[in-house]
Amino acid sequence: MNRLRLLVLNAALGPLDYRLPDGVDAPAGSVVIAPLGPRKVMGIVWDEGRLPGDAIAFERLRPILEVVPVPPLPAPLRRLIEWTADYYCAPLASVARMALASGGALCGPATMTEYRLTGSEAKGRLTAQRRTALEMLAGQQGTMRELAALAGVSEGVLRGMAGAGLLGPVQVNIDRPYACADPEFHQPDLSETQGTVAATLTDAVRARAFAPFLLDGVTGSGKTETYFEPVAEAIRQGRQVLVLLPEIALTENFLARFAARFGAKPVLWHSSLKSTERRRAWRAIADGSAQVVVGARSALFLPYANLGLIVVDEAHEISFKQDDGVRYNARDVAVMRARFEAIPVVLASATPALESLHMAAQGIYTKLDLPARFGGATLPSVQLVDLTQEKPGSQRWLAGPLVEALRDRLEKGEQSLLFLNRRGYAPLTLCRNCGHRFKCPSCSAWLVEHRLSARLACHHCGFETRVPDACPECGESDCLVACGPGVERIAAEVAELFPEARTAVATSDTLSTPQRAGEFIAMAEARAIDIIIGTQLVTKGFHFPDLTLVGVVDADLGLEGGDLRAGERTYSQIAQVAGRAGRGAKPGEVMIQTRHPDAPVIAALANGDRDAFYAAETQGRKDAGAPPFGRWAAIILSSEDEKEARAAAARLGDARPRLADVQILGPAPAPLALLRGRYRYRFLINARRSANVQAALRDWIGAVQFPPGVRVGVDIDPYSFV
Ligand SMILES: Nc1ncnc2c1ncn2[C@@H]1O[C@H](COP(=O)(O)OP(=O)(O)OP(=O)(O)O)[C@@H](O)[C@H]1O
Ligand SMILES: [Zn+2]
Repeated sequence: MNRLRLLVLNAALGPLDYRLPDGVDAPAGSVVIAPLGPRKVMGIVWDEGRLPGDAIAFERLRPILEVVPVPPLPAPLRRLIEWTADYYCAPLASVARMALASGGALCGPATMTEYRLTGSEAKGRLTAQRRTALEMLAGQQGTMRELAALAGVSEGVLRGMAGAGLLGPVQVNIDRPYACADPEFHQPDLSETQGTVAATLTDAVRARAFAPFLLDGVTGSGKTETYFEPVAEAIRQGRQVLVLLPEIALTENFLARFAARFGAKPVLWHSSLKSTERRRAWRAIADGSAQVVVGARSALFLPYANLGLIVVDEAHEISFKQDDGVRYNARDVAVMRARFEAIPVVLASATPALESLHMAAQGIYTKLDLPARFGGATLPSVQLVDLTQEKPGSQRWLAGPLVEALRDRLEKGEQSLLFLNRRGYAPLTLCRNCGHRFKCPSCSAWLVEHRLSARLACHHCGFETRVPDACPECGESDCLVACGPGVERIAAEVAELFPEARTAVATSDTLSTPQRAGEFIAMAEARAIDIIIGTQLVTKGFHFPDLTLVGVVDADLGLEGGDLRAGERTYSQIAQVAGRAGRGAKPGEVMIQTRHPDAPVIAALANGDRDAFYAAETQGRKDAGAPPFGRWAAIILSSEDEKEARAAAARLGDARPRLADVQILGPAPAPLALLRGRYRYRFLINARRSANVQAALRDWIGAVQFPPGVRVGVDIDPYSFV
């Protein structure tokens, strides 16, 4: 049949029917360009009968214009797109767009023109802009657009410089192949337990069937070395591997280890790739030549030609949950992709999510354990510092015992790590004179002082302003007070206590690019840092053998606000950061400062009693009908107009369905009632496991008309309750 139904990449349009011109081949999955009125749209040829809609008479169909020269999206990916859209109540087009995440890969030539300085002398006087460009572009090569961004001048200025012979073109083959990973490059000596686990996973790769694994290994047990074995097996079999990492800061670390094992770097995929790198990676993934792809969650939807294994490292990380656009959980979608691809998937963690443990307990996931650290290293000892007894003193946050322990490490020449999950210097600034508090103009949030950049910043929308000299409310000068600590303030306290110590602040502000993260790791490994002060960024994956002390500045911080996963998040964060201590020959010590030493989470951490924590947490979730025993969902309505948002929420509230197995709470103003200039109202939905929440939500929301200014977001299995 020469009739095609397209999934059009425009969320506002439904599927559309077209005619296939004679002599053109466009099997399901093909990416095509089709006419739409006077315009053109891109679409994906979908399997017959899987997209809703009535057939239009054949004579009225318009022919598609062209087939984009890329491999058709494979069937398992098409099934994944359908599943994701259905499960997360997202438009199919929005999910499909993630698969085609490189515009460049779909069009344009395989070579491109980049520019660099020719080194020839300028004739006559240089304009200021040209002079800047000459300075900024030394040693750089890129497209006009990239160079313009680098130099901070317009493309027009650069084109003028090319005309004057100052910049010259270079032809680059964008799609040059990646270096080959060699599965036998450097085989490690695995411990006996590692060997057994690796063998199970390697067998699963050979079996080529869906098999989900939970690799539950204590911090420092060598999970990475262990799962590299099934990675090697997949490479031997000529199949592709996807390794998902939660944070781009982790990748440098990971890349070095990967290269040591396989003799080449893997293919990277994350949001800060240049468009040419993105194109190159996309095409290599689609033609099967990218052997191992290491990426952030968005790598999950790429069109792998021949996937053989998926690994989700640090699978407990909440950053796998995407909280805008298509709100999906990459950990869960990874398992679904493995199912559609009929391949094994490994979720690796030292502190698995309760949901994952529950799946293992039910026998749905196979649990593989690495109960001991590699190479005889022991797990660190944990000590609580009760802040109600050991008071740090006014405007101080480090209590006596922790200060003494830091001093001791400095004297011994060992490293310490202080953990506080708060960026910046102080979370709140107020005026001593009139009480004015600095708030974000577009969010209901305080502005956080950042001394390193001398700014007040909103951590929700990115708004920034200079720290003023006087209070904008009462005009008084020298009256602003910083309240509470962030990592920068702890760093200041450390500098005062130990002026000779070499310190480094490690946050997403300071380690914002892979390069900077790489430099930090190199410094820490070279022992050029005595005390690291960091946010949750340092809880993950780092391995510094001489680090023997971890201090948790405020263990109670994450328990405030009390959302569904506060306990679990606190437990895993502190257990992970504690796991950075004593990974080498010397044993590690962890000091946890708290005002609530008896809180179950804190007590479990102190006693190293993970099982007790999970048992208590499981009971709590059961009682609350929370996941994995019940289901949660959220609806967020937002508008730039407060009244409009409130009215829309009320209207949706009036239309709520009455269902026996679904309880609907709200509407209520969201805890973050104003975010990025939009007023927000929310509903929380709690349902029995058996309930079809998605269908209920779709029917409910579908029955209500909203004004164009109102956005309706659905969050299935929400992580964020703000
Ligand atoms: N079989 C092995 N041979 C040599 N080195 C190993 C082996 N297994 C683990 N290691 C080393 O032990 C250290 C800890 O391993 P790794 O970082 O993989 O642990 P992990 O389980 O991922 O820990 P975490 O969960 O804390 O990140 C690393 O430096 C790693 O290179
Ligand atoms: Zn803001």
